Amino acid sequence: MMRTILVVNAGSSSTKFQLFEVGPAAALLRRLKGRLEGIGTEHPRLLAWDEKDASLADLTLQPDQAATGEAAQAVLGRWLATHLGGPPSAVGHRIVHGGSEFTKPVLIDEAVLTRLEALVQLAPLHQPHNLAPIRSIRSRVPQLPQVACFDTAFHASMPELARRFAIPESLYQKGVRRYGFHGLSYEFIASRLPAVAPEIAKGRVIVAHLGSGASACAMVGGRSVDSTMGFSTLDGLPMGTRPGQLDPGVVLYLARQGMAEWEVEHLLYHDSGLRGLSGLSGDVRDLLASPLPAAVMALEYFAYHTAQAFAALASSMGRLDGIVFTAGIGENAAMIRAMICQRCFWMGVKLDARRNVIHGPRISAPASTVPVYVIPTDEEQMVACHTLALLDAAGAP
Ligand SMILES: Nc1ncnc2c1ncn2[C@@H]1O[C@H](COP(=O)(O)OP(=O)(O)O)[C@@H](O)[C@H]1O
Ligand SMILES: CC(=O)OP(=O)(O)O
Ligand SMILES: [Mg+2]
Repeated sequence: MMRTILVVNAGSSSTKFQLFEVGPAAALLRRLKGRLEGIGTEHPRLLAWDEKDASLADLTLQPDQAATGEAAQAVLGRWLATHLGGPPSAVGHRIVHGGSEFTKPVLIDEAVLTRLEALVQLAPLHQPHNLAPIRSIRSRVPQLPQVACFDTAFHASMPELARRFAIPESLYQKGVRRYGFHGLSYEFIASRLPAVAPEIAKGRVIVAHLGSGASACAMVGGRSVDSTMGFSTLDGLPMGTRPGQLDPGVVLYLARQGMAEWEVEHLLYHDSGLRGLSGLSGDVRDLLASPLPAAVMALEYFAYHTAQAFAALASSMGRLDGIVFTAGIGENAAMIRAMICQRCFWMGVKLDARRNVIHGPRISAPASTVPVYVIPTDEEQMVACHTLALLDAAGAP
């Protein structure tokens, strides 16, 4: 019997999905791929492609059809029900937060789900959207195996100094520590390095996952030793709608000014970052197309802080052997890559403008002492890979 794995990756501005058939020798053959993007914006779209990259759907949705993650997932659920050609053998999910407890993929049961629900507060923009489809699938097809794969798991290798905040030990013991996210993406990139960038695969590399949510990882020999994201998905680099690193005094000030907790949360997760700075949009495509000074400033801010973070991560590793750009902005926005790399010139980074425009894969000039690459990420494939391995280890049919 043909085995298939459906993967659901609910991000902050989009829900991505892929269907894989399990071929001979456990090969994962992609049969379908798509995304519902622009969640919470004026222009939500549902896009899907078949195994030969021929378009299966390009639907413009009404803003209220994808005003929230739940609304978007209802639309997506209906679309998938008519296009999957029957139920899959298993579903793999990208789950943003595994806390201190989940450092490996896990088969989901009621107890696991309850423990994951307890982590919602740590990732309010993601975790509820990650868990909602699991609940909904469980209620309709309870016997269907579902596997949770964690964004935090890849960073379990971070040394203690990188894991801690300078706050009392008792809080660290309670799990108030730096976790790091986008781990499935970093794990996928680590798996691609030997083929795409063999000269840096074993070295000290910064991988920059620049999407709606953005972070960078210091990777030594394919293992995470530090990341810009911390306890929640708010920390580190500026993002589409999140501020990145922010003086906690600002939060105290806002609370003292009378802002309710939910208002502060909304400000930090939805109205800050590029959207807050530009007053226009959290989407880099909109900002690149805008002549407004605030849009230009927002992009400058993004490049300034990303380059600053690269310097900090290089210092965590003691040397820099390579840089890899990935995710929506990292893979597609040549101009932003150029702005960041220009600020890293002093570290020996020199781009080849022509290669950068065609998105590489290698985009550094021969004279660059630090090779720079663009490598497309595939979180869904990583999830499918873990899901299959876990099912096979459990002896599932
Ligand atoms: N062609 C492009 N040019 C510039 N930026 C792009 C392009 N395509 C996507 N992006 C940026 O990538 C972001 C989405 O990245 P993605 O990794 O898909 O995010 P997420 O998984 O968090 O939804 C968009 O908000 C947009 O800013
Ligand atoms: C962790 C995170 O911010 O995820 P995303 O980039 O998908 O929003
Ligand atoms: Mg993402």
